[in-house]
Amino acid sequence: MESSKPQYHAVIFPFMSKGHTIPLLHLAHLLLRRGTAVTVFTTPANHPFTAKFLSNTTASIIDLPFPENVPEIPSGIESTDKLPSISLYPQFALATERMQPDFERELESFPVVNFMVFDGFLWWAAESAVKFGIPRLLFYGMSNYASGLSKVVAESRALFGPELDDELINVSEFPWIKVTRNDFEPVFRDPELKGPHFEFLVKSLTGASVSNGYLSNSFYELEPVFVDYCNRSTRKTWCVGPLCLANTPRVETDPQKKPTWIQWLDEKQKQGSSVLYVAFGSQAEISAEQLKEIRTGLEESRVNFLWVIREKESELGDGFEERVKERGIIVRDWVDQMEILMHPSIQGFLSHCGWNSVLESICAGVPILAWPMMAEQHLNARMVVEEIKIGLRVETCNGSVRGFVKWEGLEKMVKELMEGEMGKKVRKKVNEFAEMAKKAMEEGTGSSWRTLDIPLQEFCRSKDDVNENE
Ligand SMILES: O=c1ccn([C@@H]2O[C@H](COP(=O)(O)OP(=O)(O)O[C@H]3O[C@H](CO)[C@@H](O)[C@H](O)[C@H]3O)[C@@H](O)[C@H]2O)c(=O)[nH]1
Repeated sequence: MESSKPQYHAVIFPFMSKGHTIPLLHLAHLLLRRGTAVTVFTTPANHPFTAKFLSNTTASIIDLPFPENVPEIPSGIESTDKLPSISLYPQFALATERMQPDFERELESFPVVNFMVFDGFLWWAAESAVKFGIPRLLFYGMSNYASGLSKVVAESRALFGPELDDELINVSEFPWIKVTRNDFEPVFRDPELKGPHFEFLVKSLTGASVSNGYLSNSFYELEPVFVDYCNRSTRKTWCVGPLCLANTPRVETDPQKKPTWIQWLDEKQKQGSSVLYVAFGSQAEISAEQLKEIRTGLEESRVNFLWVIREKESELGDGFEERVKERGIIVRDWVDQMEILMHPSIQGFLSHCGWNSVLESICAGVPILAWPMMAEQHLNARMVVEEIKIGLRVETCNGSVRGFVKWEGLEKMVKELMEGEMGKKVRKKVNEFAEMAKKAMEEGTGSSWRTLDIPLQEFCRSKDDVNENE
């Protein structure tokens, strides 16, 4: 429930990508419950999604026009999941800078903004906040493990040492961890230091340098060593998550109103069957060849599965859906992923390890079969499998973390996760973290709840002090 008289005003500016927007909209809910008025910035095409997420709240939403005539980006595309190719991500992100004049006009019109929470990919929003004297909290939406490791290897230039991309590299600060060059996006290991991806990386770092601290979608108990490292080595890092627990998950009791896939899961539950959930986030690109292997791997594993696929991957062909219909369902809609993961029949998650998916799986107590694809997902997969041990990893055919996955490697690990001894171990472990996650978010007492008090008090109180002294 929201507090009746908001005393403070926060501006939230999420990046136009579902994996970045969703956690910040959860944060909006949390801030509203704590008596802070919230204004969320978005763009016209992202408005409906944002408005739906914030329905029944007092949050204000302001749409800024998305830049037009961006080279290679078709008009009307305002979210990364709609890009014709994910390789256009840096161009898309760089183009957002053109929204700055409109953003500043809006900032000017506010009587007061106590603080702004901005996505690290919108560095220019932080520069605007500096101009207006608004305190700025940076939100990166990644784990402290991934941020910490990236910082250590970048600073030690560790990725330029080995000859081979799959050679194991020591991470100086964390001697028990080994990574490979392939765990990082090419931009981190490219000696050329140029191109849109590099430009985007450098610009996004400027946002970090002018921020007053980081808000992290994590909880201290999950990765204390890495949170401590980030706190020591960069700016103040406040763990305020998992943000997916900001609201009590919705449970629909009227069977008629449930989506067909939840009804299907209910049936499986009645039969006492477990189900593997398969989804690779909002933007992973999977080749037709690779899709075919997933299809065969799932079919051969004989496990029940619910597979959410994106429009571009829609054609599975070859009578597959008909053949597996007793134990497999393919969903082509936008789903409430948390609702699926929380369903009692879901006992495993074949995931690309986007950070939101990892957190949602932890909160639901569902172990992960990690299949990272891009961005920082390879580091998340290492964390899941080697550090917190809540999951297993698919086998690639050449042993490289970026290697092709043949159906046999998938089938074997799917069975291990759902039925094997290793699966049992990681299931036990993830349930321990699920309990910790719930405790962290408990109102008034949880570590994340209390941590959010710190920046709130710092920025809201200092504004009051300024006003009193005027
Ligand atoms: O049908 C769908 C599809 C997705 N989701 C949600 O969309 C979000 C997806 O986020 P995530 O799992 O993190 O995947 P990506 O969309 O791939 O996220 C991007 O952003 C993340 C956060 O920065 C990074 O960790 C990833 O590497 C990057 O690809 C999650 O909350 C899902 O629950 C749904 O609710 N329904």
